[in-house]
Amino acid sequence: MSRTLLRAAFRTQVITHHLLNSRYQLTHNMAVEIGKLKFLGQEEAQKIDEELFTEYAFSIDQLMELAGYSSAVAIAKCYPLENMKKDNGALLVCCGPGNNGGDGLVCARHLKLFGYKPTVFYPKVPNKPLFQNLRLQCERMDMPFLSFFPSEAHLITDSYNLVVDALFGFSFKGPVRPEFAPILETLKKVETPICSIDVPSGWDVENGDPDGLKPELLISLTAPKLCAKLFDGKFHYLGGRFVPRSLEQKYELNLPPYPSSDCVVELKQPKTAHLDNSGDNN
Ligand SMILES: NC(=O)C1=CN([C@@H]2O[C@H](COP(=O)(O)OP(=O)(O)OC[C@H]3O[C@@H](n4cnc5c(N)ncnc54)[C@H](O)[C@@H]3O)[C@@H](O)[C@H]2O)[C@@H](O)CC1
Ligand SMILES: [K+]
Repeated sequence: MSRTLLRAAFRTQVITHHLLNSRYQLTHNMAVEIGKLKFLGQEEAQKIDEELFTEYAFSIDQLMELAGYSSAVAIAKCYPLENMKKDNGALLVCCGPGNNGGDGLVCARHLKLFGYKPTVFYPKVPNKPLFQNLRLQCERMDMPFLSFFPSEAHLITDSYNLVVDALFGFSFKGPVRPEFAPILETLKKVETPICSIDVPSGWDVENGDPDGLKPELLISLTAPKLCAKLFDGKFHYLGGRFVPRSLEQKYELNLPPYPSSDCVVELKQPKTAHLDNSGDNN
């Protein structure tokens, strides 16, 4: 092919690519009302998760890193280190046996890098390199691990400024099994604020739990789950800024625009909430 033809072919490609990218940005930057945001049922959340791995070729490590990082950033925005009174930023990060627990370990690592002092409780480590490595990373960063969970809630209240709840996420099916039941019972009595990653642990993913944990901060990942309509804590953030536009459109997620290059966005919920599956938040 002649040089002139090559040049023309290259320019045509560049123009097409610019068009593609700008179309993406235009739609992505349009303000979306929070009221239109889709709240996901359990099955839909799992389907989207699956599609991210199969159709979009992400690895679990990648998404977990972004999910855990978003959670740490939201925590740092809501609970600045300089306002923490107990032991210069002592936190307790409770990690469960699934990917929600993995998000917790990543979150703990980033919080440590931000200057907080996380202690990790990780009672059931899956026999998979991903989780073993995440645990090792925390250990190598001199993070202490609790060897048992106290049944007296005041011991936790007195020692930590914040509890990060990364026990269960969107795959939880109640009732909670006996090995984790006492942990949740104690957490319900703790008076320090609780920050739940993706789903308040122990809540039914769609119907919540009126007698369950009452987190002050909820960080929904990808999109909020149906139970988040019943969340009435102080702060609700959306994180996990990794959803490709086509996937967002397919599931009509109506995600709000993230400010600038931020990895989280605060969601302001209407005060009155009821449950339905329509994605309409009114
Ligand atoms: N697509 C996304 O949005 C992403 C989601 N991630 C995280 O992954 C989470 C979902 O992870 P998983 O599917 O591994 O599941 P979960 O971490 O929600 O929980 C599964 C684990 O909990 C146990 N479990 C379930 N019900 C129980 C009960 N009643 N009593 C005691 N144990 C119970 C299961 O045996 C399993 O070990 C999300 O909530 C989110 O935190 C991120 O890691 C990556 C990206
Ligand atoms: K959780």
